Amino acid sequence: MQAVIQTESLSKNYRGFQAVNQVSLQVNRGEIYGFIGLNGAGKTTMIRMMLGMINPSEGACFINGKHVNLSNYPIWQDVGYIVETPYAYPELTVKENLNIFRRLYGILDPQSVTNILERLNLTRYANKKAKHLSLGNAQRLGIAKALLHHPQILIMDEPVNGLDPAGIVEIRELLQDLAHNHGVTIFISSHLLSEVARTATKIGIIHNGNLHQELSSKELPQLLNQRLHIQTKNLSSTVDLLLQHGYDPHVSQAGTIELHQQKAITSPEQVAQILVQGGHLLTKLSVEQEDLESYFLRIIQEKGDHLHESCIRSNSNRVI
Ligand SMILES: Nc1ncnc2c1ncn2[C@@H]1O[C@H](COP(=O)(O)OP(=O)(O)OP(=O)(O)O)[C@@H](O)[C@H]1O
Repeated sequence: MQAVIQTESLSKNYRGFQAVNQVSLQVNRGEIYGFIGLNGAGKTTMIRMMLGMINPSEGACFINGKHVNLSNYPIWQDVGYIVETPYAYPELTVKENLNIFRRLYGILDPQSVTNILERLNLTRYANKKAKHLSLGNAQRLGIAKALLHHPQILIMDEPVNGLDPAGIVEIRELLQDLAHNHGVTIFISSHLLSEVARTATKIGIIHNGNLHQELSSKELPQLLNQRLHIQTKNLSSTVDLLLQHGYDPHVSQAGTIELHQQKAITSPEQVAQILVQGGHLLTKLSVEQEDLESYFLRIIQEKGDHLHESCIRSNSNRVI
């Protein structure tokens, strides 16, 4: 089966700085490929190369087997895209913006604009100037523009940026419907790791320009570590008691005791028994799976790569 999107050793070097390094990946029909990475990892650069907006220093991208470059015009008829800040004419209304793109796509029926306004919950903003939209609604306008011509391929940089939680769920369901029920192939980049874990069928992790790891959403649960989380009223004596019984307690900055050993995860009731018999009042005892964000930070740290301090700080409740 021919991949719908394929990159071969795609690289971008900005005057000696390697923003993207030899990234080869493929996305098949109906897949949602979630491309995740920290700020500055190389996501937008990769997407710009995939869309032919910038030339790669090395390598190539193919869409439906056709080499991507700006002159290969027919490719773009089947591609919807959104890159960083949603593109709009600020002085025109939402409806006028969409009508411009409708004509550019050669769509004759004006009803298509009404339909996409409804689908993206933008009908009440139809006559509002684009420059007066909130960030979330500007993002919706960008998505509406990308979907207007019913493309079979969507390439989207941070599509849920600026949306509120309800909007994120709405767009997730929309993308899943397009992929699963209409065979649309979707490539989305995001730094919202948990959101990607919920939406994507395949995940690629980019770090410092390198494709660090690829995994299917089915593989992910097996790779995520489990921990027994314990909260008690008397932290230090609980830790001592657990040490006496051969456990390896780690205390998080949030004051939760975590046990990583298999025996604690498979038999939490034995831990509970030890603590209760030792006179310790438990306020929480639960086996929890690390989320994609913690997994991501763990594998990068295991590889010994440097992480930006603010990134570690922002996840400090998960770093033990
Ligand atoms: N035109 C450019 N000239 C020089 N360096 C650039 C240029 N564009 C991007 N870079 C650098 O390349 C690296 C990757 O940037 P890119 O925008 O692709 O990251 P990103 O993963 O999309 O980050 P974010 O999530 O913050 O948008 C960054 O270090 C950035 O500073």
